[in-house]
Amino acid sequence: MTDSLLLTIIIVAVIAVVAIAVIAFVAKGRKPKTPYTSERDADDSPSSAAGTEPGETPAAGQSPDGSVLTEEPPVEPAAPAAPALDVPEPVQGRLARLRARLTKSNNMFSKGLLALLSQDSIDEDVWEEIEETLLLADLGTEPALELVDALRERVKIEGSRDPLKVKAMLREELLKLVDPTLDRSYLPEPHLGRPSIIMVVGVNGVGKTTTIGKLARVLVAEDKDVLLGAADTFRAAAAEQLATWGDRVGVPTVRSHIDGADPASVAFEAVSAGIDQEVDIVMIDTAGRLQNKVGLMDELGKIKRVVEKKAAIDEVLLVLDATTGQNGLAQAKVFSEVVNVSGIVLTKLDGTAKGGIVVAIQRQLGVPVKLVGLGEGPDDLAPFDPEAFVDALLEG
Ligand SMILES: Nc1nc2c(ncn2[C@@H]2O[C@H](COP(=O)(O)OP(=O)(O)OP(=O)(O)O)[C@@H](O)[C@H]2O)c(=O)[nH]1
Repeated sequence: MTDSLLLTIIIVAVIAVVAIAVIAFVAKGRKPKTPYTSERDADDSPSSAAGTEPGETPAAGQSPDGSVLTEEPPVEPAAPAAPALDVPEPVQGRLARLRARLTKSNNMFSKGLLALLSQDSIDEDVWEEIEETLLLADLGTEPALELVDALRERVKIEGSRDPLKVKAMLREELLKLVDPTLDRSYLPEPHLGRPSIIMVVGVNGVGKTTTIGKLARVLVAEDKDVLLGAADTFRAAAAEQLATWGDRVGVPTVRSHIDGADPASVAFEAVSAGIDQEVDIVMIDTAGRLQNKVGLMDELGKIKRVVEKKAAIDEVLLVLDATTGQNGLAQAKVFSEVVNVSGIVLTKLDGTAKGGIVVAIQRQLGVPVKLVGLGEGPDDLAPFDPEAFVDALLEG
């Protein structure tokens, strides 16, 4: 063997040894990481694993069974998700949708009336009974007499044999009393550069806060940007209750955290915020303590004066509880002497057989019923529709 051949063999042998060593080293480096495993009995459930109580979140860097995870970065706790907003029901046709509530509570009124009117011959006693039925439904004396007179005339000419005709006759005459010609718009005309202002008044207990909450939803469903002003600072929980209603539909509430704060100042702040935030409508809640008329006049008068430094009030809605009957009428009178009431919201019509109160209130105040409350649900407030209302009374 020549020297050069020997040298070549030695070089090849060295290269081969080095190559084997490099491959072995690389192969070792590529060895997969030991995966996180937790040895667990077959009947172990994750929730009963040591270190975490059922429903408890494992600590960052800790596995559900309590062992420490060293190879995963600690997980940042997720930011709490913003609560999903309610989507209020569409406003169109709400009264028709809720009419079963009215029909149920006024069933006896319409059944009794139709039975009396459908007799072959209607004598004086029957006419008196008809009048009594109307009075019991809180229609009011004057409208009840008007209706009886109108029906007498028509029965004389058209007869009372055909029940369908009698029903149609009663529907027409009731509709006249409810008066479909009144302007019942509850959405104020928009203004350039400032929001419309709705002030809501009414005695505590009539469902005022609930109504403002429901009305905020109605306005949101009508695509309006709304802001609430909690100027009922008399009852501590009222502002909280109002803000909760607003939160559900993304409507902000301006309020004071001081009990008994000046209502006019809260109302002023609300209107200022409404202007700054360029909302469409600011709705102001007020307290309605009726301890005396002078006190009420002072408070509501001051709110009005202070608010109007910023923007004129477009609408004053008076909330009345339909179940209080004549008492509600007395309240309505006091408020209408103190502020310029432009519309009535009649609550709890689902719980009374006195649907006639709609007519009585409109007559006494000369102000239209614009919205009615027909239940405790968030969307149980409906724009008042005379035809749907009369149809509901006569249904069933
Ligand atoms: N059945 C029925 N209940 C209603 C209606 N509107 C309101 N209510 C209920 O009436 C009760 C009183 O409502 P609130 O809004 O707290 O009344 P309020 O006392 O006038 O509110 P404040 O003025 O803040 O004191 C609540 O249980 C409401 O759910 C309605 O149209 N129908």
